[in-house]
This record gives sequence, C-alpha cells and structure tokens, in this order.
Amino acid sequence: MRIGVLGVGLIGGSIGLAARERVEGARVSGWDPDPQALERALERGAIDVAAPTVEAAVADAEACFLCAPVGALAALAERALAAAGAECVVSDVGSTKAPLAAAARDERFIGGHPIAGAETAGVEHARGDLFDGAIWYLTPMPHSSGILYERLHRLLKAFGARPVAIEAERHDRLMAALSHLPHVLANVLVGQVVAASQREGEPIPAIAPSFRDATRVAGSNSDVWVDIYLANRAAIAKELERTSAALSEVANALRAGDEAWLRDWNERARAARKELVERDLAEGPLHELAFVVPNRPGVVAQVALALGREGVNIADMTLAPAPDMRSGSITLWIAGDEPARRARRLIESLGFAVAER
Ligand SMILES: NC(=O)C1=CN([C@@H]2O[C@H](COP(=O)(O)OP(=O)(O)OC[C@H]3O[C@@H](n4cnc5c(N)ncnc54)[C@H](O)[C@@H]3O)[C@@H](O)[C@H]2O)C=CC1
Ligand SMILES: O=C(O)C(=O)Cc1ccc(O)cc1
Repeated sequence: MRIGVLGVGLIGGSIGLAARERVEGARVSGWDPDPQALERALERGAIDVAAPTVEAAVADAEACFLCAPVGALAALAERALAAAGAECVVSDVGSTKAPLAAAARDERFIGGHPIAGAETAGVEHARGDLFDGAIWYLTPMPHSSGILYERLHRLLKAFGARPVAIEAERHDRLMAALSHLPHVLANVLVGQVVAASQREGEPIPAIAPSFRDATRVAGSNSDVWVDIYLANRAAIAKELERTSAALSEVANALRAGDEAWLRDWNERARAARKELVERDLAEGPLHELAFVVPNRPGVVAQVALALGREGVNIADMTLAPAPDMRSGSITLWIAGDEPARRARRLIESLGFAVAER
C-alpha cells in the first residue's frame, strides 16, 4: 500500500514507522516544509522516500495523512486533495477538527485524531508502537465514501489503534475538556508554584510526585499547542469557566471547613477516575454482526457514528458491495457481550436486520 505523509514530525513519523513495520508492502512517501525534518525522517526509517513536493508525495498514494500543526491543515488539505487520485483516502491527525470543515466536503476526506502522543516533538521521538491500543477518532460526514472509510479503519487497526467515529463538533468540545484543559491547567500549575516560591522568598526545595505527574505536559511543543488553543478557543474558554466555578466551590468548602463536603467530593473523584480508566481497558469476547444496507452515501458514517456516540467500539469492519451495487453487506466485530448487544440494538433501530455469526 502506498501511503503519503505530509509533515513528518512526532505523529507523522510514528505513522510512517507503524506503516513500514506493520503493513505488508507499505511504501511511505513523506514531505515536510523543513528539509532537515524530512532528512531525519529518512534516516530514522520513518519514510521510504523524501518527496520534493506535496504533489509528489500524494501522486499515487492510496492513503494520505496530513500531520502538520492544526493552523496549517486547511491549506494543506486543499493542496493534498487537488493532487490525490479519486481512490485515495485523505485524513489528518489534528487535535481539533473545526479547521477541516471545508476539506470534509470532499468525499475522499475523513478527519482523524489519534489520542496518543507525547509532550515531545519531532521524528526523533516517533515510535512505531505509539498507537497501540489508542483510540483514533474519525469524523466521517454523510457524503464520505464508505469504501474509503473502511480502508482507513483497516489501516488504523493495523497501526494498533482503535478507530471510533464521532461528529467533528462533539469531538472538539470533548477534547476541550479531556485534553486541552489538562494542558492549560498544567501550565497554570507551574505558574502557581513559581509564584508561591517567589512570594515565600524560598526556592522550591523538592518537587512532589503529584506536581510532577500533574505538570508533565506543561509547555508542550508551542508550534502545535498555540494552534490548538486558537483553533478551539471558544470551547476551551467555556471549559475554563466551568473549571473556575468548580474551583470556587472547593474554595468555599475549604473556607467553611466543610469536612463532609470535602470527603464526598474526594470519594466521588476517586470513583469517577477509576471508572474512566477501567472503561478504557475493558475488552471481552468478539461478536461478529452482519447486516445488509442500501448502497447510498452516508450509511457507513451513520452506523459508525451511532455506535461511537453510544461508546461502542468497532474492533474491525468489512464492507462488501453486492454484485448489482445496489446494496452492501457490512460486518462488524464488537468486543464484549454487553457492547455487542448494544450495537445490535442500535443497528436495528436504524432499520437494518442484524445476523450474529
Ligand atoms: N503531539 C501529540 O501528542 C499529538 C499531536 N497531534 C496532532 O498532530 C499534528 C502534528 O503534531 P506533532 O507531530 O506532535 O508535531 P511535530 O512538531 O513533531 O511535527 C510537525 C511537523 O509538521 C511540519 N510542518 C509544519 N508546517 C507544515 C505544513 N504547512 N505542511 C506540512 N508539514 C508542516 C513541521 O516541519 C514538523 O516536522 C498536530 O496537528 C497535532 O495537533 C495529534 C495527536 C497527538
Ligand atoms: O502526552 C499526553 O498525555 C498527551 O495528551 C498527548 C496528546 C497530545 C495531543 C493530542 O491531540 C492527543 C494526545
């Protein structure tokens, strides 16, 4: 499979490594506006070929990933889509999806976002196993090609990831809370401790483990994060307002010396964190669900989004058009008895009869 990677940094480089290590016959063509980054990607074995232009990297690709900072993605998508063939799926890895709204009008474009990474930058830190077990959000539109969605899903599975469909706007609101807020808070925490040290006229004698854990992502790659903050500024600002309100509530309980409130608040946080972390790890026996759908645009996106919305993970999928091309057979593999039951109910509620094999 020929794969184009535009922007060969931490994430683009990891895609290149994952493809070259795990996808039979993969040939990765990379491009980056920074010639040194491109050279380092070649040295690291993250790409097979250093392409001289976007067009050359994309020319005969079957899949193309846009891996530049979010602020550069819209223009890059336009260029890549103009150069890509009719059968090439074009995706991106941007941490926010709103900037790709125009590109998403093309049936070959399916937005994406791996929830894996690091506070580091550049291909030096890229890893072929970076996406193992990681959720990889996909944002198909009703007009997105079902065939290309399936190809992308399969490729991401080969990278070790767990693709999950979600609407672009929901994705951005969710990420504001789940990823962007922790990055803002890490920066604020560092600032608070520096200010406390100055106020006390004391150097900080020792860094507590809790401080180290909670501030790991402080000051992450500015080239990437300033773009994310700007692209999702309204949703992040809203999250910060909610956070301020929550902090005020804690401050009030502290001033009042409200032991019962503090105990209950702390217990609820422990239980909620445990549930969130364990839910991420939950797996189970694989169920194979097959159903026939009419061959109309949007049907794959409709099914994938319905399951994604209810937290049902599609472990694997295949799509087989009938010979007359008027219908197609979709097979989904769902891990866990309860998620499989839920998936079946959801698919049936969309009007499709499900057979379990
Ligand atoms: N770092 C992380 O943990 C994660 C990052 N992302 C997203 O992945 C994307 C890339 O981030 P990283 O790989 O971490 O950054 P990076 O800084 O390691 O790599 C970015 C690369 O893009 C190149 N670039 C800059 N402008 C470009 C353009 N116009 N066209 C093509 N390439 C261009 C840079 O030269 C650099 O090599 C960002 O959109 C980010 O939001 C997504 C998930 C995780
Ligand atoms: O290092 C971490 O914990 C991260 O949070 C990495 C990360 C950064 C940006 C993303 O859009 C997704 C994941």
